[in-house]
Amino acid sequence: MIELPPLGPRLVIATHNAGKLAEFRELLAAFPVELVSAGELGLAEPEETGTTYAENARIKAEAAAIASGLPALADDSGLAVEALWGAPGIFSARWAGPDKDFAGAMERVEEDLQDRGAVTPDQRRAAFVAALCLAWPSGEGLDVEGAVRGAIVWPPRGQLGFGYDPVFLPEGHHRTFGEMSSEEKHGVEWDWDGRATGLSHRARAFGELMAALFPEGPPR
Ligand SMILES: O=P(O)(O)OP(=O)(O)OP(=O)(O)OC[C@H]1O[C@@H](n2cnc3c(O)ncnc32)[C@H](O)[C@@H]1O
Ligand SMILES: [Mg+2]
Repeated sequence: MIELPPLGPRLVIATHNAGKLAEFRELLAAFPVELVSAGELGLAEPEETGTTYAENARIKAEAAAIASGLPALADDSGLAVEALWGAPGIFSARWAGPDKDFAGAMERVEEDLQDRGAVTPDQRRAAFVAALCLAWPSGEGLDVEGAVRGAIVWPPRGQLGFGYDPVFLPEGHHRTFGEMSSEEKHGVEWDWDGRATGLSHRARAFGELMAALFPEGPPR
């Protein structure tokens, strides 16, 4: 059993991405913690100098925990396309550029797939990956990861979600993340083991985090 400091009463969501923040607000809705975002606290965005999702999540969570004196939860995530050797991967946000042009970033993914002659769903396999880090000002931290497999579709489908959601079709589903309600994309359910489960990479990583924090099941 790991002994960890408490999660609340206030928890910083260490992201400047409004889409992620909305998902974390929903994922954490049942928990007795007050959520504040890095943006609301006016925290600077640290440079993501890591070479893995986990390293970048740790950089963001520790920076926010130290700056705020509160526990902080960060997410580093991305879309890994198999035929593109895992690109855009940890560079998923950077492919959209400073103007956050995700229509352009999705086009770049499609052009690169076309260049490789990837046309069948099998040749267009991809995964969304999320690493979460929960860091406390004391220096303690907890790292987890989640992923969901799927395929890239073209043209983009749906207006929901954010980022690359409209081109990602999760395995076993017929609608893209851009066509799914938030409950369907990242809603978490508790299974009979008291373990959180979900569809999206973020929901799955969150389930791992909850299992690590609350091995006896969700707090009531
Ligand atoms: O670093 P923070 O402030 O959290 O915000 P960010 O947008 O820069 O986030 P990342 O550095 O983790 O970059 C991940 C990018 O991958 C994309 N991405 C991650 N999760 C996604 C999801 O659930 N749906 C669609 N796109 C996603 C999205 O475009 C993100 O900008
Ligand atoms: Mg970022």
